[in-house]
Amino acid sequence: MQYDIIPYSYQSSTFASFLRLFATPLLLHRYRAVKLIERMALSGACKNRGEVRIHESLDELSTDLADYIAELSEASVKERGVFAIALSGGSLVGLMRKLCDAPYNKTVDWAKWYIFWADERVVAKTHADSNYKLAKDGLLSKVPIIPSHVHSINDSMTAEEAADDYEFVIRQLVKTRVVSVSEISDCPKFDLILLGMGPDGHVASLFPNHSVLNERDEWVTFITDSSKPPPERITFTLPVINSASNVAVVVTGDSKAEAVHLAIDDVGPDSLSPPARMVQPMKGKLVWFLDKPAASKLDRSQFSE
Ligand SMILES: O=C(O)[C@H](O)[C@@H](O)[C@H](O)[C@H](O)COP(=O)(O)O
Repeated sequence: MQYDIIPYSYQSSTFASFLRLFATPLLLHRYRAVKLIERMALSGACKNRGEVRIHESLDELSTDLADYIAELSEASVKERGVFAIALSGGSLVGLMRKLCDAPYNKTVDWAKWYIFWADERVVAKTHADSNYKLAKDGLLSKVPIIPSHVHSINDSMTAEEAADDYEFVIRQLVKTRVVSVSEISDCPKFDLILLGMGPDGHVASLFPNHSVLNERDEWVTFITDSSKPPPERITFTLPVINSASNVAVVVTGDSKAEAVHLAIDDVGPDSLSPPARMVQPMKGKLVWFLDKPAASKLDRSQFSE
């Protein structure tokens, strides 16, 4: 695929130097993203399945994801003075890596970010399986986020205690409006919840056929029998995920193509319904970030461009 070239006719003035140094990288970022993504909105019966963005490569997906997060951060800081974002584990954090580079490392208002986890493995924060450690090593230690704004779970508790404690922490931050509250559920309304998806269609630690999918009262719950190791995890419940202002599901690789198809396409009542299909923000916006292999089984006839 060819890129069009942005004209450089201003190359010799001082103003030109400014543009070259600061504005051009930003423009090119946005331009590339817009140029290379097939943006499609779902139409018809599956209207609430969200916006689907299919990318040519992981590099382009990462650029678009960084742009998307930076834009939501800017809008939220403008509106509320803060940005409350919840992360997941897995490949997601690696795909967010461009946020550590120019222009985002300088343009994003990191001091206004408050970090949470949509799910966490109940292991020590120093353990290789910890989602906190993954995010700290891959993102949080590389940008100027205020350490007291990072809300990870208490890793010295049992899964059940850690889930209760994490919900308590979130309740305090809802009271002080660091996290806003949904007008239609009594749930927290995160500015953005970022999810990955497994080949079985799980999101956060909400696994297929698990009773946690029916949890309606708790904001944060726990499991001790995860089919993906490690077994003990805490997780946001579906009502919390579906109360967010924005939810993004980031999925790559052909091992997930079938689950993507079952989660997004209009497959009919007799087909399997993976947990990812239950991600349907009540008032918020849902965006799928896919690469071509993950999107390979989607039924394109259901999209309106
Ligand atoms: O802690 C976890 O295991 C997760 O939060 C989980 O929901 C993850 O996001 C998916 O399993 C996708 O993981 P991959 O992107 O690595 O396949």
